[in-house]
Amino acid sequence: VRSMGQAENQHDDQDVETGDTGSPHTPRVKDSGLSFEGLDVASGLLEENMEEKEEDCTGGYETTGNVLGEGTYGTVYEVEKKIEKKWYKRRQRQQGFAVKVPESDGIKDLQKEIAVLDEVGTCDGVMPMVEKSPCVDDEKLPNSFVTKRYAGDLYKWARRFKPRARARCYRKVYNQVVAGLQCMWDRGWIHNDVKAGNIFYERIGQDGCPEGVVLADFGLSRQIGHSIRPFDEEDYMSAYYVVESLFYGMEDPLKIRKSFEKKNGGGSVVRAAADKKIDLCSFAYMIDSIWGKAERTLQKILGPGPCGPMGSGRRKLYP
Ligand SMILES: Nc1ncnc2c1ncn2[C@@H]1O[C@H](COP(=O)(O)OP(=O)(O)OP(=O)(O)O)[C@@H](O)[C@H]1O
Repeated sequence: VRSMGQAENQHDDQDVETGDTGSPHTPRVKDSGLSFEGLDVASGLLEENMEEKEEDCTGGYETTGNVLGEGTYGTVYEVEKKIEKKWYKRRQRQQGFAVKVPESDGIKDLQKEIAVLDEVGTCDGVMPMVEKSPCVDDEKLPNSFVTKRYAGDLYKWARRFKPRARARCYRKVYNQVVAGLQCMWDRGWIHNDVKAGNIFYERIGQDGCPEGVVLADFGLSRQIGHSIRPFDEEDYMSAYYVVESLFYGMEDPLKIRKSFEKKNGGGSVVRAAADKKIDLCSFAYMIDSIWGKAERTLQKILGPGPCGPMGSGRRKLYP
């Protein structure tokens, strides 16, 4: 499986043949040129498919053969947008798109992500939803969506560049992330999983800094004010960074292990409301780990109270 870093290299080196591995990873994409004439059993099915194709599946996208990544929900494929220009005789394609396709047990996750992107996908600084339920290789893909193809994420970027090079980009990256977060908050959502690996960029600019920086991965996003469950694995264990003061009645919920949850009858002991402080804390922590600095602006809004990654022996970012 190609990671984004590899996709970026290919992008830099335009002449490299990218379809070399064929497309074993495109099981949903059928060759529409197949003859079904011998298959009487399936003829009813075929008619249905063709009708659907005519109604819903003209134009759309084509896979390039590149797999951009895999998540717990399914797979991200690189695609190109088909542009039919009749007078042009040749079919043109627009590069730079990606489609996120769920496995059967990831459908709910992607439906959730689509619902969030319906509301925040037009924000600057947020990964856009270019199209939902798109046609890819002439097949309608429900519960999937098309977005831009990104060159990399900040986690890989930070590991590739030396501290000095990173430092030069700090303000530029910071501003882009803040724009994305601010817009999400304004529309009533917190991201809830802010970390370097969930922040993508389109390209490296001439100054060596990431450009087109966006928040991605909205699987844990919550509406502001909605209750979140501190002991729930989905809401809590995978979010990594939590502002302690949000968990009322607890001294330090981060020291509590899963066994505690079992002993004490489940995850509904303490509830907290989703608050943008969760994003601020995560972002502040991310800045600390990439740039080694405390951002005063964030510190001020966060106010007193520790903020840091979970687990025993957690480091407190702000005392
Ligand atoms: N639009 C895109 N352009 C390029 N690569 C992408 C794109 N979307 C996802 N990827 C790649 O696919 C991987 C998985 O995608 P995503 O982060 O959405 O899923 P995830 O289940 O949250 O994965 P992870 O566990 O890595 O956070 C990413 O780490 C990235 O490498």
